[in-house]
Amino acid sequence: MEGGDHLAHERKKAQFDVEAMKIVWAGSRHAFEVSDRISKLVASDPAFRKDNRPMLSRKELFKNTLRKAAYAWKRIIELRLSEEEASKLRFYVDEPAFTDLHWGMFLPAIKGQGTEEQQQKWLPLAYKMQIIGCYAQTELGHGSNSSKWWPGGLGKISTHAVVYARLITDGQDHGVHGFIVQLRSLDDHSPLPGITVGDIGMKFGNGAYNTMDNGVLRFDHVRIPRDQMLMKVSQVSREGKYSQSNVPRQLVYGTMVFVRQTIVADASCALSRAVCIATRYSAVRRQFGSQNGGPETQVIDYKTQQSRLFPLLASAYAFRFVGEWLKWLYTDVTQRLQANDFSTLPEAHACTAGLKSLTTAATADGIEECRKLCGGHGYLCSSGLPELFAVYVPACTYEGDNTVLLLQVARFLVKTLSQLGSGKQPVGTTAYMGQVEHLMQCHCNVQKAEDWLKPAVILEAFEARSARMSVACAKNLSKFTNPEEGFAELSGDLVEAAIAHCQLIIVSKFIEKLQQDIPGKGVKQQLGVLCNIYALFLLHKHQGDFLSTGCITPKQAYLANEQLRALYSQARPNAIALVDAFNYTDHYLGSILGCYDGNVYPKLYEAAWKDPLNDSVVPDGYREYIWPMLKQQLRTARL
Ligand SMILES: CC/C=C\C/C=C\C/C=C\C/C=C\C/C=C\CCCC(=O)SCCNC(=O)CCNC(=O)[C@H](O)C(C)(C)COP(=O)(O)OP(=O)(O)OC[C@H]1O[C@@H](n2cnc3c(N)ncnc32)[C@H](O)[C@@H]1OP(=O)(O)O
Ligand SMILES: Cc1cc2nc3c(=O)[nH]c(=O)nc-3n(C[C@H](O)[C@H](O)[C@H](O)COP(=O)(O)OP(=O)(O)OC[C@H]3O[C@@H](n4cnc5c(N)ncnc54)[C@H](O)[C@@H]3O)c2cc1C
Repeated sequence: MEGGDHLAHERKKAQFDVEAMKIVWAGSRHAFEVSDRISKLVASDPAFRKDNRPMLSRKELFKNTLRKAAYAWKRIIELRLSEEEASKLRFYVDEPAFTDLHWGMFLPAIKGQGTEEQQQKWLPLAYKMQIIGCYAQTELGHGSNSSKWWPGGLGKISTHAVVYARLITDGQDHGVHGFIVQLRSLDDHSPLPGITVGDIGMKFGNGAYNTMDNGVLRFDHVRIPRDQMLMKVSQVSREGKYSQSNVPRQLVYGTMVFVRQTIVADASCALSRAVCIATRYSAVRRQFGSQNGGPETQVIDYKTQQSRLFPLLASAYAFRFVGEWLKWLYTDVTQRLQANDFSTLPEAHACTAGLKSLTTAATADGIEECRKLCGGHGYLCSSGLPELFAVYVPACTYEGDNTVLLLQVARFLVKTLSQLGSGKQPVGTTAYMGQVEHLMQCHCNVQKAEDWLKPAVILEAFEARSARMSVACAKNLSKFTNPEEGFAELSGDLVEAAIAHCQLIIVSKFIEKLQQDIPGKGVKQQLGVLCNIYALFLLHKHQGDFLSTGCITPKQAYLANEQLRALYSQARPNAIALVDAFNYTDHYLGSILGCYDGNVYPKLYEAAWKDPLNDSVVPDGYREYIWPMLKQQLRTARL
């Protein structure tokens, strides 16, 4: 079949209103309209072409990124785009660039940690891109005193950085503080005296994150004017006297809370993109299983394919909704901080750290699983999956290594439990710890597979598992005389307890989402199926935890799996429509396997001939290397 919609028969199977689901996925009608308009704007502009990225050398690639970033900025100004529209435009351009760090970290750091005066001075310059900034925290070695190493945008482009360094006054070390430092001349871009700066070199994957100039930075007797220390949290007077505002010191780390929250939202984008590709291709691909000369089976109909693919589809939706909630939590904590209420900061830190860890790990693994779900063709760059994986996988490391972040969550959980004794009632995501006595001895009520569809049953099982794992850690910790030693010794168990807690958050936020009014024929019902798939898939995957803590019986674990299989069958006819609801353009997907019309094979065939290797029938190097070898073989054969 040439042309046309090869997935039309699949789209007809949908049992829900796809247009209504698009609004749910986007978050609101307004968000949908902005996203739809801007994604089409980018897709229709040849200046944003990206299919040639894997072929470019590092220098060509980088220059191309600078061209796109400058052109994007020009369009933002010409079209008078709002901040929301401009950030969507950068998102759909889909190329990591120095601008991510400028808008995503440099500006937020000044907003969060600068005084009113500092904000008035620096923000207008940054908003107009009259200065370009990055966020320089990580060191080559350890200790905030060697060389900065990794900051994106630092290597070649940033004129300024927020640098995190130890503040020492009168010989006293006051710990790490943020400073705005000019790095390069605003006239000729050369580094200022005493500053050594450059790119740290090629990274994983061809193209991929190499559009970013992650950099190295050294200072040699560089003087930073006193008023360029970010002074909202603590100050140094003209006389060199150090003082602290009446706010927690942890606010110095506030930019990370903000960025981790955006990374969770971004995880649902990256995972949904991979899932969209793998789902469409799984419906196009036929392999074996034909009977009586009929067509072969669509690989999406294999139960094994469904059991690998549908939990990822469900995870994409789950991460979307938890990301939405996390955005609310971040807005709420920000408003409270402005009113000098710091009570929810530890929870916001634990939630952003833990959810960043869980969602990025699952997304990175999920993208790779989608590549495998696409068989051999998934390994072609034209599938879009290798580049997506290479760009995405550092999310497990940047903005805090995922294990280090889970240990932060574990500390928060242990602290929450230890405060129960003093009568402090836990709130928010740890409110269930207030029922710890019940959760330690409750019995799961599931008798038949359908019982697993009850939200209260699922929630109690996840709460009991999380509470029991945290309590076990706390009990074991209490056996150590030195708590830090105990924490280090038990860190493996603590990480698992933190994972259980974060999975509970994601499951509970999905369930809460379903309690809202969701318009559109069949939309809520499909989301219910996905929510149950997500929860029961986790339960099946981690059944060791649920069984060993006595939260469920082996029979109940078996019933959960039985229910999961039934849910896969319910999701099957809706699969294509559920990925259509992401509303991704073919440009954004960047994948022949995932193209909307499903016309995969002619496009793959055509793309192959565009590879530079096929520019000539006989390749460069043939005369030099192959021809002499063939001649040699001929002589040997005659001998
Ligand atoms: C490809 C991307 C495409 C699109 C993205 C689009 C939009 C995104 C927007 C912007 C992003 C742009 C691009 C993203 C790409 C890359 C960006 C990468 C940037 C970086 O990586 S920056 C470097 C980040 N570094 C880390 O995260 C280090 C991890 N380590 C920590 O977080 C540590 O905790 C620490 C170094 C901050 C502190 O260590 P410490 O030993 O001094 O302190 P403790 O850990 O003991 O903690 C003491 C105390 O403080 C509490 N705490 C810790 N952190 C925080 C926090 N962030 N907020 C609040 N509170 C915090 C902790 O709980 C302890 O409390 P307690 O009560 O005393 O127990
Ligand atoms: C693509 C990319 C972009 C980046 N962009 C920026 C940027 O813009 N600005 C910036 O400042 N930084 C940036 N970074 C740096 C990033 O934030 C750090 O790499 C990250 O925080 C991890 O720190 P690390 O590299 O020192 O890892 P390490 O801390 O050295 O981790 C190495 C291993 O040790 C383990 N480990 C470390 N500490 C502990 C512990 N306490 N307990 C148990 N295990 C532990 C980790 O789990 C990991 O397995 C970027 C990194 C990458 C890859």
